[in-house]
Amino acid sequence: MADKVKRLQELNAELENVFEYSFEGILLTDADGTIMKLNNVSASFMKLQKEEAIGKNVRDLEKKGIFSPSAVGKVIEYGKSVELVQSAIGGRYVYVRAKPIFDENGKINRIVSFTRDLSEIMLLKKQLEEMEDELNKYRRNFLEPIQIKGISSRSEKMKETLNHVHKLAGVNSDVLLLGETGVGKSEIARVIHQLSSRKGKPFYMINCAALPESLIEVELFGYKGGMFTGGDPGGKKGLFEASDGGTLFLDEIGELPLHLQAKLLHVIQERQFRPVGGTEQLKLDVRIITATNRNLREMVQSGLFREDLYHRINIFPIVIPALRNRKEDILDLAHQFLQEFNKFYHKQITFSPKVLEKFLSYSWEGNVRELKNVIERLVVLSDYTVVQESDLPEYIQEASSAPSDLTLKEILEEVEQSIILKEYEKENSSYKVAKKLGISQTAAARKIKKYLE
Ligand SMILES: Nc1ncnc2c1ncn2[C@@H]1O[C@H](COP(=O)(O)OP(=O)(O)OP(=O)(O)O)[C@@H](O)[C@H]1O
Repeated sequence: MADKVKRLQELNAELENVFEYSFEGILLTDADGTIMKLNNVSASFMKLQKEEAIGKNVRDLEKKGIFSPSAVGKVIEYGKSVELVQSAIGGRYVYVRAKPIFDENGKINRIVSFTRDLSEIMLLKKQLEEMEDELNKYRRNFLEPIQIKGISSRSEKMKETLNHVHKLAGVNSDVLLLGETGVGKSEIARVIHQLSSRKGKPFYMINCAALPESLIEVELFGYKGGMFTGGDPGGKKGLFEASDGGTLFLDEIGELPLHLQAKLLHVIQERQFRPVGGTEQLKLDVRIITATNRNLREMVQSGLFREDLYHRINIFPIVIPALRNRKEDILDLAHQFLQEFNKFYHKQITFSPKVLEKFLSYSWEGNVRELKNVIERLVVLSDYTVVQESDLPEYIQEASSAPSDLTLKEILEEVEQSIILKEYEKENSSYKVAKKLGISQTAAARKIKKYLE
């Protein structure tokens, strides 16, 4: 008998331990909802000591705002198990499952309830929703085109370029435009002029590769009367003088002969120049935009471009990305040119989906200019309304059908990368990033590592 009692006592102690070590709050009441037993977790949800809670009725506690609604109360009301989310004192949310225990006559004898903290899950959910909102915002910005003076783009790279354009246009500094042939450097130069305070003033451009050396000098600086037999006896204004108050765009600056580079440096530094054959210096108020598709640094190294001029014009460089690196823009540009040429040639041409696919996979070494020219040719030469793949030039038909390099997954990854790195730059701690973005520290650390590499 003594053994039995001892074993029962041991068993009881073990059950007490299980009761106490549970992660869930456990609460036992009688059939009226009066608390008979509870563990510390359950008491802590009510912000009460265990001893204070024992003997209290759940309905009274509900009235005092300790929790609401009472799951035990609902079990008494409905006579069966209930599961519900309860708001507990201190702004917490808890998930409660309460079960009736029946006696041999089928009447409720006890009610046991199990409670789990939901606040953390709710908090994570809230953070996730906020992050989702943020992601959607980035996704929208990412995919939606921005438009500046007739140039629009959906590409992140090009949007960055256009942002620089916008910022630099407002200040009066000279600008160097860098990018492959046909990317739109002249277009950007025009935009800079139009966005600047000089917009009502002259805008001239000259292609330094298109004219022989002697002519460029005259074109740029003009000449004094009587300088050239057959020349205008009154002399001729150069482009610098003609652009006074406005903007002069010097395209293909890398092709400017060395002795004219020296003259240009003088103009840029002193803001004055001397016409060919002239003796006096004329003052100038001209914004100078230069552009090149050459690698000027290499040209400096091989002695083809003056280093001092290079440093002087390279203060505000703007890089315009190649079309193959902003494939998101190809279809919009194709559509824009198609409309323009349809209107111009009185046609109603459209493109088959296969044609558009080829546009996306082709590498467009000649960039926007090449795309524009191809579309003009297709509009002019097409006999049918819908242009088919076979109507395309062979070199475009042969382009490998690799899909556009921006899949949804990549877009999302880019968005995630920008958010993660931005937060990491601010917080400099994977713990803080994790907390801010509502993800686990392990996930944050893994992503930071992935995107930093
Ligand atoms: N974003 C754009 N939207 C519409 N048309 C564009 C755009 N970018 C370029 N183009 C058109 O593409 C053609 C080539 O552009 P542009 O002459 O500006 O290129 P570029 O970089 O100056 O070329 P190059 O290096 O040969 O001087 C032009 O007909 C221009 O109107």
